[in-house]
Order: sequence, then structure tokens, then C-alpha cells
Amino acid sequence: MSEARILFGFHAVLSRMRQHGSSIQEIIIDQDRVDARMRDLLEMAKSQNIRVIQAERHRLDGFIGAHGRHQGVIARVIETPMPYKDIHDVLESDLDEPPFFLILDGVQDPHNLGACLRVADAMGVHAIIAPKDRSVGLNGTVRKVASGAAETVPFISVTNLARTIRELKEAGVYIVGTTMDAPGSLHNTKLEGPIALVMGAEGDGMRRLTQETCDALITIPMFGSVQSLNVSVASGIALYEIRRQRVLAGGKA
Ligand SMILES: C[S@@+](CC[C@H](N)C(=O)[O-])C[C@H]1O[C@@H](n2cnc3c(N)ncnc32)[C@H](O)[C@@H]1O
Repeated sequence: MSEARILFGFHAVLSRMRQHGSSIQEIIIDQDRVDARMRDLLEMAKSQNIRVIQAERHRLDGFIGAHGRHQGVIARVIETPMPYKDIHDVLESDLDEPPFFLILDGVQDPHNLGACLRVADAMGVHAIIAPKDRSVGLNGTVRKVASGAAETVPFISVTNLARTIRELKEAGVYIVGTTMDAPGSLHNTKLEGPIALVMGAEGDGMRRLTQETCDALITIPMFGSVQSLNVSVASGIALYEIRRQRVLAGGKA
């Protein structure tokens, strides 16, 4: 029997209801925040026979140990099986375009992982891959910041990232790493076909071994005075460019 855990935030709960409503045991809402969008959410819960409890805000605060971050809605959920348990599942699945991965080499801030999930969903990434060690996992904050994308983008944790990258390469996936001082530029690099974009950690960037396994290293040209971009912003820019090139090459628009 899977253990129940707490999911919070309006979009995180809504997305879970849309994707796997049957995994929600009950929804608890702030009785003083029943506005129009909350009423829509309640309607959907009713149509799926999900139990809804109205409670005072402090009870919701108590669940997550923080005041108000739940946006007035919390769900008690059971873990749902991921559509892909490893990269081979993705590579062997019936994708309607070449595989498209985002690899995060040691992202530790839940807000950054949440934002990466959100933009990965928007750009049609098939899965995010991250090492088990030194990385934040899918916790409540990540799911809330992801705004529902943690329920839609498969997140694959691996014990040995360098080995996983080698396996992707053997399967014909082009591995493109991003660093501040790379020889190549996002402006003039061909990013079509099966691809995995690799991003480094907030403080230290990409590990040397990871860099060495990349087929290409590129930089996102910057024109101001800051030394680097936030990892989720850099992911967004590079993923957008990959999607743009796919569309121009006649792929999914
Ligand atoms: C905050 S940065 C890491 C900064 C770190 N001090 C370093 O030297 O790598 C986090 C990640 O975002 C990506 N990134 C940020 N700005 C970038 C840029 N201008 N070009 C390419 N990648 C960038 C890289 O993947 C980087 O590892």
C-alpha cells in the first residue's frame, strides 16, 4: 500500500486531478477562499467523487508548516506510478517525435527544479533526468512551483549520471551541455533530432565528468554585466531554441 503524502498549491492539485484523479484521497480547502476558480476545482472533485473538506486556514498551514503557501488548497495523495521508470522506457516508447530530454546535473533548489519542470512541460520535453545524489527530488515545494508540470513531465533519478549519458549516446541521442565559457554558441548550433540538454548546478555548474561526456558544449550569449543566468532561466532559453529548431525542421509545432 502506497503512503499518502501532501500536495499543495492550486495548479499542482488541479493538474493531479486532471492526470490521476483516482490518486487523490481527499482535498482540504481553506473555507475562506472559495472563489470562482476554487468552485471550478470543487466541481471537478465532485465529478470524480473526491472527498472535499473545508477547514480553517491554520489547519492547512499546519500540513505544510508554512503560512498560506498552499494557496488555500491541499490534497492528500498516493504516489502514482511514473509512465517511465528509466531512460530505456522513454527511448522504447511510442514517441511522435525524436526523444527530447533535459538533464539537470545537481540542481538543489526546489524553486529551480519546479521552474525547470514547468518550462520542460511547456517545451514538450519527454523526461527530466537527474542524479540521485546532490539533487533535490520531487517534494511539495517543487510540485507547487512546477504549477502542475511535476504531474506531467516524468522525472527520472539515476545513480550514475555519466553512465546514463553514455547509454543515451549509444541510443543516438546528441548530448549538448551548457556552460558559461563553452566554445559553441546557442546562436549557431544545430539542435535537431534526438537530443538531451544538460544543465549544471546552481553553485558549481556542471561536473567535469559530465562535461567530458557531452558531444557539444554551448554558451548562451549574454550582453549585460551578470556572470550567469539562473539555471531555470537558462533551461528555458535553450529548450525554447531546441523546440524552435524542431518546428523549423518540420517537427511538432
Ligand atoms: C547559475 S549557473 C552556474 C554558475 C556556476 N558558477 C558555473 O560556473 O557554472 C547554473 C547553470 O545554468 C546554465 N547557465 C547559466 N547561464 C548560462 C549561460 N550564459 N550559458 C550557458 N549556460 C548557462 C549552466 O548549465 C550552469 O551550469
